[in-house]
Amino acid sequence: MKVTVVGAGNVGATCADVLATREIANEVVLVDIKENFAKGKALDIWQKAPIIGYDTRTVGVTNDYARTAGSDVVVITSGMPRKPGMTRDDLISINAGIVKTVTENVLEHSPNAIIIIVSNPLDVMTYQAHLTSKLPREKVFGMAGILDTARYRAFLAEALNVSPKDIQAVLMGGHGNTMVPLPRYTTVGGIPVTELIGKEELAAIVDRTINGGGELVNLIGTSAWYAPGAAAAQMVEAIVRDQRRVFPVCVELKGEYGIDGVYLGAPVILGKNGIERIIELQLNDEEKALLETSRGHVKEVMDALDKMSKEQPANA
Ligand SMILES: NC(=O)C1=CN([C@@H]2O[C@H](COP(=O)(O)OP(=O)(O)OC[C@H]3O[C@@H](n4cnc5c(N)ncnc54)[C@H](O)[C@@H]3O)[C@@H](O)[C@H]2O)C=CC1
Ligand SMILES: O=C([O-])CC(=O)C(=O)O
Repeated sequence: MKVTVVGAGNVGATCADVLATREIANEVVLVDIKENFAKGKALDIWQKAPIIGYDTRTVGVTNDYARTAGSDVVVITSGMPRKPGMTRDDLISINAGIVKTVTENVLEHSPNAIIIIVSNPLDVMTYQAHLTSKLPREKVFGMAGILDTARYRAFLAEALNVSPKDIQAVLMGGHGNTMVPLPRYTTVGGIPVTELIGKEELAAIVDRTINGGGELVNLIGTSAWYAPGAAAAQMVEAIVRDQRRVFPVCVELKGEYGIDGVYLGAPVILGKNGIERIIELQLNDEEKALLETSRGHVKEVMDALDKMSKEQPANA
């Protein structure tokens, strides 16, 4: 299996490192526009192989997409991260052009690849990759839900003093302040979380999860990478090993949840064909209302992208 990761910055290099360390692919090609940057990162990861003990070959190139030819899965992390004071949506104009160009280059050499978008604003960059690639929704989707649920699970594990491995959760909606955590679908070793934690403490954890990306931006000065890189690698693993894992993934909804033509996080089964199935939860009225708010927000930003593309066809 061959996997390409575009963008050798914080998230991309971490993703490549997890893919190699866990031998998720035979070969990982790291691409960056910055001269020699990906080459250096890939070489460093390869030099770790004898120490940790793995066989995955990592190779880095400067914008040489011919070297990515025949990739089974491509992860796109290229683009600007936000700084304190910015929202993810503030990145739309710079990252839309990058995601468009990169998607074109990737497809020219790997027409059958499954594409996972990481660049922000996530839901709308996934839409951009779809507009550019014309790939069906099963083959172009975005990473956010695994990260957002991981934050939620980590906070809960800390509060309950239990292993994070035993916390199962799903959340929906856009990757931003309108995301929809679902305490009703959160369990701790099979026990509903509401039996183990008070309402107020749970509400505070939900709130911290919603603002989880911003918390790290304020602490670090740029956005997170360890958990995001690992989350993208986990999606790759589910695909290349045909694991049929159940994950929240950003996907175009086409009638599911009564929503049409909007990219939102929803639980899916991820396997060798990409999205194998979208799971429809029986949301209650309160959850439906939160999802509708999220849909409205993401649709507004998608419309902004469409408008921008008309005004600056380079982003079309
Ligand atoms: N979906 C999610 O949950 C998350 C998304 N992100 C997003 O991922 C993106 C990357 O974040 P970081 O890795 O922290 O940023 P970074 O600045 O460390 O790395 C981005 C890399 O992209 C490269 N790049 C820019 N234009 C390119 C092009 N046309 N072709 C190839 N490479 C290009 C840059 O040279 C840089 O090395 C950001 O947009 C960030 O907001 C970050 C964390 C989580
Ligand atoms: O917060 C950001 O800008 C990066 C991101 O999407 C996250 O870490 O959730």
